[in-house]
Amino acid sequence: MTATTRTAAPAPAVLVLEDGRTFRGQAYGARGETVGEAVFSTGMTGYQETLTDPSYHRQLVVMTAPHIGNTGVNDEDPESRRIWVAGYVVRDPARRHSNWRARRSLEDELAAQGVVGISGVDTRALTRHLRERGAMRAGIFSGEAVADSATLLARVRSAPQMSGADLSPEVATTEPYVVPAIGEKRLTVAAIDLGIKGMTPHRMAERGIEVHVLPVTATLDEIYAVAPDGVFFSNGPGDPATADHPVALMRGVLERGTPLFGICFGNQILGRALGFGTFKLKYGHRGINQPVKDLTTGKVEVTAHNHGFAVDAPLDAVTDTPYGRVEVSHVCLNDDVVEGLRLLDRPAFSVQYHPEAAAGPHDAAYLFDRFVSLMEGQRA
Ligand SMILES: NC(=O)CC[C@H](N)C(=O)O
Repeated sequence: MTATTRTAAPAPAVLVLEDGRTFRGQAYGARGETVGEAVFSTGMTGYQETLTDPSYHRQLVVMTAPHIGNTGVNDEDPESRRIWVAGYVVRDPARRHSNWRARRSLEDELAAQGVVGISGVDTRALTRHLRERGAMRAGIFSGEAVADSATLLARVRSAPQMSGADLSPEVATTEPYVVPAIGEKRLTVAAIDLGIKGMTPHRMAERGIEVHVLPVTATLDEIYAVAPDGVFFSNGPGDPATADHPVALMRGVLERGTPLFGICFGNQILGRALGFGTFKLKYGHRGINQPVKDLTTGKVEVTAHNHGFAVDAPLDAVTDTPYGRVEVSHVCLNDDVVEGLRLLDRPAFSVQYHPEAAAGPHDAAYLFDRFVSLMEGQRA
């Protein structure tokens, strides 16, 4: 067990929203200035997985759970090599962490990675504001960066918008790498890294899949050079409307009829590849407690989400596309947002949420088995 108590005097910090609303608090993590899109996550646990999910690149994440940092930071739970959130907003950070796996405190980790945060914020009021007005740009300023409100507001309003942002190239691997199958190798998958979380190839490896993770710039020839039984498109940050290369790549895979699975950004890419549009949700879905209904079985799953955009497809109709018929397979019970697509004439499907469950409930693990069945079915 490790436990540390911070004694440094708290420095004032301020969170400024693009519409002018301001919250005062204390500096948390690194001191300085950061801007991004303010979004909230309703996860009660799993802050390490949230912080290190590359899909949070350029976002200031507000935790609705009031007490954050209780279990410190360990070396096992990160989903990638670094923290990606652009800023972190909490109400009441743990003054003392305690867990058998903890290596250091969350605040020390944020400071070590240069992540500017703010604590002491009324995160309930902030979340209600974002729900009513929608996700918007914001900035956190502490230490030397605190200035008069007009100056800070101008900094926030000059930050880039999330709509139109092409961010996969900023987070994804530039070199291919292989995640070996655990136990006997049964299948090979080419996974396009749009900002992949580490648990995703691990879930495939657990099922005897050797995963070749390829850069977002990969070509169709590079995909087929690994002789894949299936092709996977990952989660990732930014606006799916900008992801033209992955859409073209996916169309190539659909044309060949190779089994295909997409998660989150991958679901939006499949939507676009089939001819649907994507749009920005008012405030998105983020957290590990979102109810989704599988329309093919009628079962409800509790699932992990992190998306600000969604596919614009009809919920109760089968749509004809150049790649055959497609139906919406999953829907979010909170707001009827499309949470999954399934082709009826080709071995391809995707979900908008996170069956890899890091963090999150494991209700949706069956989707990896469905991918395995599609690949094995194609082989037989
Ligand atoms: N986790 C993801 O893949 C997110 C996809 C996309 N960036 C969105 O916000 O909707």
